[in-house]
Amino acid sequence: MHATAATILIVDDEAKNRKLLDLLLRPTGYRTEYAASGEEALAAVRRSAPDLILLDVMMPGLDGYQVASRLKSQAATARIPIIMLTALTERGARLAGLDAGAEEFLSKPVDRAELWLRVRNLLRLKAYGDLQQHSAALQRQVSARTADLQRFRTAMDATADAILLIDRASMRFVEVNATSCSMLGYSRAELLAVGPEALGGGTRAQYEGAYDAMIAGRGGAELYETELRRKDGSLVQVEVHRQALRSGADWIIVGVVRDITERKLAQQRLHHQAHHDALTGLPNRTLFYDTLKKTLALAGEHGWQVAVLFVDLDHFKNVNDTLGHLVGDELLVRFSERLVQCVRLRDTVGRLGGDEFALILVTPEGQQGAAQVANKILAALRAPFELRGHTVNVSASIGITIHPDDADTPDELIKYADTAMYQAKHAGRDTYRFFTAQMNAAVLARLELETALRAALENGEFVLHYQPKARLGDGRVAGLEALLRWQRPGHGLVAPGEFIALLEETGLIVRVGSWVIATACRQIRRWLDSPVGAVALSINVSGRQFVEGALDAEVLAALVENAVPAELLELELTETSLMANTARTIDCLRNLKRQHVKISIDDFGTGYSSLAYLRRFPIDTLKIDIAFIRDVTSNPDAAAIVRAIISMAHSLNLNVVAEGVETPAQLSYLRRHHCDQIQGYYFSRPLDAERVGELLLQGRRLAPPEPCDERRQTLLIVDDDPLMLGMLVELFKDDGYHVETARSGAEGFDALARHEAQVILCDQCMPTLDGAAFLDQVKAMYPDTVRIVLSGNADLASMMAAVNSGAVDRFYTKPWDGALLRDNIRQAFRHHRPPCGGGPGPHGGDALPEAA
Ligand SMILES: Nc1nc2c(ncn2[C@@H]2O[C@@H]3COP(=O)(O)O[C@H]4[C@@H](O)[C@H](n5cnc6c(=O)[nH]c(N)nc65)O[C@@H]4COP(=O)(O)O[C@H]3[C@H]2O)c(=O)[nH]1
Repeated sequence: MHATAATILIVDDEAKNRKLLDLLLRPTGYRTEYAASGEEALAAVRRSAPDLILLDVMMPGLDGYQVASRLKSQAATARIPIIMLTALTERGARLAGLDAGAEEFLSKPVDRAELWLRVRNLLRLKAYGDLQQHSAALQRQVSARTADLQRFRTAMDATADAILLIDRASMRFVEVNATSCSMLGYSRAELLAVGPEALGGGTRAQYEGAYDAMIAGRGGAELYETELRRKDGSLVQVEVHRQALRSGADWIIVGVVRDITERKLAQQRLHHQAHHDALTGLPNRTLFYDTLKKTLALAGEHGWQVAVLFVDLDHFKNVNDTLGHLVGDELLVRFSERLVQCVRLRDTVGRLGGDEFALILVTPEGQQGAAQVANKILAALRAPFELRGHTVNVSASIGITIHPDDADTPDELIKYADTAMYQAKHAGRDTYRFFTAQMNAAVLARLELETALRAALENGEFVLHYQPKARLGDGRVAGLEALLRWQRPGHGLVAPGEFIALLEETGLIVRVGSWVIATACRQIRRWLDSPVGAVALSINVSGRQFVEGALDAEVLAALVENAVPAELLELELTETSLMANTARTIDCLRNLKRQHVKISIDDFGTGYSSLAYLRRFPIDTLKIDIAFIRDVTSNPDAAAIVRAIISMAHSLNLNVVAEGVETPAQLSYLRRHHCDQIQGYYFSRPLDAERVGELLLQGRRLAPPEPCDERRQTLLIVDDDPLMLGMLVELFKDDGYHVETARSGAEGFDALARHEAQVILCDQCMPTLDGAAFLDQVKAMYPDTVRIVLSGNADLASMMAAVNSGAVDRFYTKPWDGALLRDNIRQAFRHHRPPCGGGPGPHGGDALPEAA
């Protein structure tokens, strides 16, 4: 087969020689081809390489040597054996042939047997050489393939993704990389012994179906996320990409699996961050709304009641402002922890922002269940918080709405709960309120009021009224306070109590405040240009004007514009607005003060300012809050506060104004305790500009105090029974006392404020305030008085208690002996130590005579 397949190229320029050689070779079965020259020989070899060449040496053109050397010089033809045919016998010719690369020589004429032998041997040798070459090439191929495979393996093993090859026919893994093993916790051998159903959630049939669909090009090749089960049973989150590849007659499914645990965790973290409050870790507004929406949907299906509680910390801003944001933040965290402890696991607590928290309670008990939780929250706040070395006490105000009674949507439920929370604040804080339809009406009314207020400024509906302040020294008007009024169409004149808070909340107060400053300065100018002359005027300014406007610049500009001397203008600020924005406020006030504008603190006593704190502000005047003045003659605490404020203000060289003085008793009390000025209905209500101008022109002033006769002995008799009162006045008419009478404790206090009584005789049995209780308060306010009670026998026990507490110095049981009573009152006056000195007091002198 080999012999028949071999092709021999005969190269000779002589046709007869070619023929002869062909004839000689024919019996061997070799195929023969011919070339008549060296050039033809080279072309023939190029066309199809022969297995052997018989090459004549002597040829015109390229001779045999040249042909041989060209063929041997090229790799593709170098291995073709060449037998040179030459008539030349000399050695030099042979050597030249060998040099050119010929393997053998045959001398012409050619011997047939020798030709066959040489041809056969050379062909065998070539075949052997070809085989060697072939196997070397094969070897090279195999090592190259092995190296490729090794590289592929290494690359597969080096990838961070797991790569698994599944044979569709056997449904077994046929190749897996190192990552597959580490990701799934199997050895390579273990993995190669199982199929995909060992890792995934599907059955073998399901996988087969999926693979067949992929093979048929019906999808399944897209990226998808799933979980694979590790050998130890744990799950790993993965992203899988699959592809079907043909391998001969079979199909291989290549799965590239990426561990996405980290990515999933990062996604979860991001999701958590987007839905939770960073400070407290509670659900934020978005998640809270979402949860509420889902809860309402479930509630609808099951007929549940859902309560929404809106919880707001009381005075949280004060904590932030005075103790700093770090303490404020910590308070919010601790507070949220207490909130969470007040609810069940299934309830939701969220932070809606700032100090606003909200709860979702699924409660079969409706209102009752919600109230229980609200009470629990309020109780949980009773214990103080220990925050960075500070002990902080806080309370909360809570508003509650119930679904389905109050509303059906999250928006409405939260809005209404917010409204109810504000009601809780108005009710004094530290309490809760359920939402009611009336509250909704109030919210609507508020909206309406806000719209009307916005228009009021544009429509020029605001006016200023002016209330005089009178000096207690000479009774003259010391100045006026400008008070805002709103001439609301259809509503008459509206007092600021009804709209100032809303102006503050909406920020409108800044623009209205500017209007007040401008109007007040214009009015001072008008009075300056009129017979009224110079009038000191104070205006109220809101804290927001300090923060949001350039208050100092604005005030100074208005003064300049109207050519008003700065000392005629005074700004009144509340303690709270001072406390809120200290640095900015101090700057602004100092600026104004440098220009001689006066500064007054309004509603003093209601805030938290300490003496040290006040000294930081350039203040001229303190105005004592109306609430203390209202009770100053009857409530020992209010009286003590008023006296303390007056003495503190004087020690700081500040002027003191008492606000809301309505009665002569209040006036006398304040006068007696050296208050500087009073403002109140007693002297004048706030009046419009024209009427107050008239009052000023008339030179109206306070009546001077009654001259005080220090030696006068005043007896105050208090009895609700006019008959008895008359009898007692009659009894003492000849004893030379100045007798004051009162029909109740309240009247008694008034009388004591107006007149300095040394001895008080009081009936025990009076409605509202009995004698002992009245005298107990009198003792606190006027400790130097001698206090005597007329009582019935039945009151003995309470009388003894009153005597023991020091409220009552003496008591007489009815009916009394008139002469003895007169005698005892006389002695009481003798025992009283007058405030201006002299005479022994009731506790230092002789004991009073025994009671009858
Ligand atoms: N019961 C009683 N009340 C008396 C008596 N004497 C005066 N008043 C009232 O007490 C309030 C004193 O003003 P305020 O403490 O500055 O309290 C003011 C002030 O805080 C605020 N306000 C008034 N006008 C302005 C303003 O132009 N700007 C700002 N920001 N607030 C203003 O509204 C509050 C209330 O103002 P008004 O309703 O005018 O109420 C005035 C006045 O009419 C009295 O003898 N008895």
